[in-house]
This record gives sequence, C-alpha cells and structure tokens, in this order.
Amino acid sequence: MTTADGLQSLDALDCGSRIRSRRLSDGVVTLVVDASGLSAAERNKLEAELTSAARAIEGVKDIRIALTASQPRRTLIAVASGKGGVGKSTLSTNLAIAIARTGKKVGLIDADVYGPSQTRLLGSDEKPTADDKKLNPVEAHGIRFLSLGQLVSTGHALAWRGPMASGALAQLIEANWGDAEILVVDLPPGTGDVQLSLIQKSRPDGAVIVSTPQALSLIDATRAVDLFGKMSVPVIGLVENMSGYTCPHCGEQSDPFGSGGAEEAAAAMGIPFLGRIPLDSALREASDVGTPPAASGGPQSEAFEAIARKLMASLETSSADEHSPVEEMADASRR
Ligand SMILES: Nc1ncnc2c1ncn2[C@@H]1O[C@H](COP(=O)(O)OP(=O)(O)OP(=O)(O)O)[C@@H](O)[C@H]1O
Repeated sequence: MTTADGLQSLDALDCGSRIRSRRLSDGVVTLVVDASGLSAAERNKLEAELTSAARAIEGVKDIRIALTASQPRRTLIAVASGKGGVGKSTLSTNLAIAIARTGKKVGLIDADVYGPSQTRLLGSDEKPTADDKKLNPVEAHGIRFLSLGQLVSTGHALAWRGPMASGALAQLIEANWGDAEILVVDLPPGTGDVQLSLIQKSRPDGAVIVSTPQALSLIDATRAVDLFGKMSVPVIGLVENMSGYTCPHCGEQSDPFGSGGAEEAAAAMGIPFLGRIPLDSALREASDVGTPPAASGGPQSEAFEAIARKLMASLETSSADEHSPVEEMADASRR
C-alpha cells in the first residue's frame, strides 16, 4: 500500500469519520481527531485504534494524535426551592425558554421525583428515544427537555428511594444534549438526596432559588441557599414568585402572600435578588394547557425575560472573572 493509500485507509475504520486532518511527513503521521462526547475510556480506545492502524502504514516511524472536542462546555443551572408549590417548575420552564429566546441552545431537565410536571407545562407527551443507552431529549417551544415524567405512565407515583432517583437523574444529565450550552435543572423541593446527588456528581455552575414572599417559604428558601453555599455552588440569586396580584375584574392591587419579603431576605443573606413574578391567573391557565408564557413574548413573559437577562449577565461575569461577584456573594452566604 502506498503512503497516500495508507492514510486514506484510516477512513474505513469505525472512528474514521472523526478524523479532521491527516499528514505524513518524514515518517511521522499527525492526526487531528474530534473526540466530542466521548468518555475517557472511549478516547483511549479511539487513540489505540488509530495508533495501531497508522503503524501499519508503510514507512511510518512515529504517530502523533491530537484529540479535540468541539462540544461546547455546558453550564448547569439548578432551580431549587426550600418549599413545595412555590413555582419552581413554572420558573424553570419559562426561564429556560426565555434564555433560549436570547439565542442560546438550552436544555431543561425535570428532576422533580415527587411531581415531575414539565411534560404538562411544555404540553408534550412525546417519549424520548435512546441511542447507545443514551436518551435523546424531546423538543418543545425552542428548547430540548427530558423529564422523569416521560419515564413513567401518567398518574403513576415515582416510588423511588434515594439511589434510584439519583440514578435516574444521572441518566437525564448524561443524555444526548448535543450542542446545548445551558442545562436548567428543575429540582424537587427541599434539600434531599436528589439535590445532594446533583451537587456531588454534576457540580452545577450556579443555583437559582425560588420563594414566595411569605416568611414560611423564605425560611425554607434560606435552607436551600445554605445547602448550595455549604457545597460551594454559587447561588446566582433569589426569585420572588406569586408576588402582588392585580384583580382581573376591578384592577385592584393586593399582596395575598405579602410583598418584598424575598428581596429583603436576599439582601440579608448577601445574595443577588433576580426579580419578582406576579401572581397571575393567566400564567396559571397558560401553564395548565402547556403554553408557557415566555414562548409567546406577551406581557406575562416580561418578568421571565428580565430574570433571564440578569442570570445571563451574572454567568458572563462569573466566567470572565475567576473570583466573581457571584462567588463572593456565595462566600458571604457561607460565612
Ligand atoms: N406566578 C404565578 N401566578 C399564578 N399561578 C402560579 C404562579 N406560579 C406558579 N403558579 C401555579 O402554582 C402551581 C404550582 O406551581 P409549580 O408546579 O411551578 O410549583 P413547584 O414549586 O414546582 O411545585 P412542586 O413543589 O410540586 O414541584 C401551578 O398550578 C402553577 O401554575
């Protein structure tokens, strides 16, 4: 086989399509190979396969292989709350969509073992397919998503103990997220196994904590902030949901759950306040029928867009500056 034929023969290997460039000069083969999405073991196997094939080419004395990964680094954002029912899933859905509308590729993971609701919120009952035991996320409203709710039949309880729930979460995180740049994870309420497993195994880049304005919810939100702080996950900020109500009939403003409590609590904890989402029956109705307001760009989407902008600005600051304000604030909340 001639040298040129030898180099060309590498294409016939299973991994041949990953070769981005090849050169043979003075008996040295230099290959640039795309190793995107491969585990460490798979990268070693790929390197060994190419080395042995290149060694068989006539006149080859040395082989140099450069493995590159074109896959973007993914930013993992956990959305958490201390208490249930405060609107964590509603925020996760609409925040993910609002970020996607800024041009980012976004994935959403519904890790709420107690009540996965993203299939309803996104109006999709499509089941994910799988390749090589990896789940393929489903598309809806400009984002991709996976939910524990897709893995069980509707109305059936997820009676999972900690390790099972953590295993299922790992399956969702290690799915085929392709070119997704940001993954938003909708966590169950509280500070239990799923939160700990996510923090320990996947190290989120930041956490967004949701609370309603009243004291009981804020006390629990403080616990969630404390958990992330203790585990060195920067708390990006606190969102106040169900804040202020405008009567659709008479237009009177009222505050059924109080007002401004989350902003004060954020200041007291030394973490940023990301904004408030009004209590709005139109938001609940749209969520119930799987038409997330953030997707339409109407009046109900404004609060989510503003929070998405603050969150993105905070992430950009923290990636530009190694010891970012977010981390400093997380440090402050740890002290
Ligand atoms: N700002 C809001 N205005 C009106 N209704 C809202 C608002 N936020 C959430 N809701 C409604 O409150 C209910 C609970 O919201 P959601 O499921 O998002 O909360 P959660 O914190 O994720 O709950 P869980 O603890 O069950 O996971 C839903 O019916 C939702 O539509």
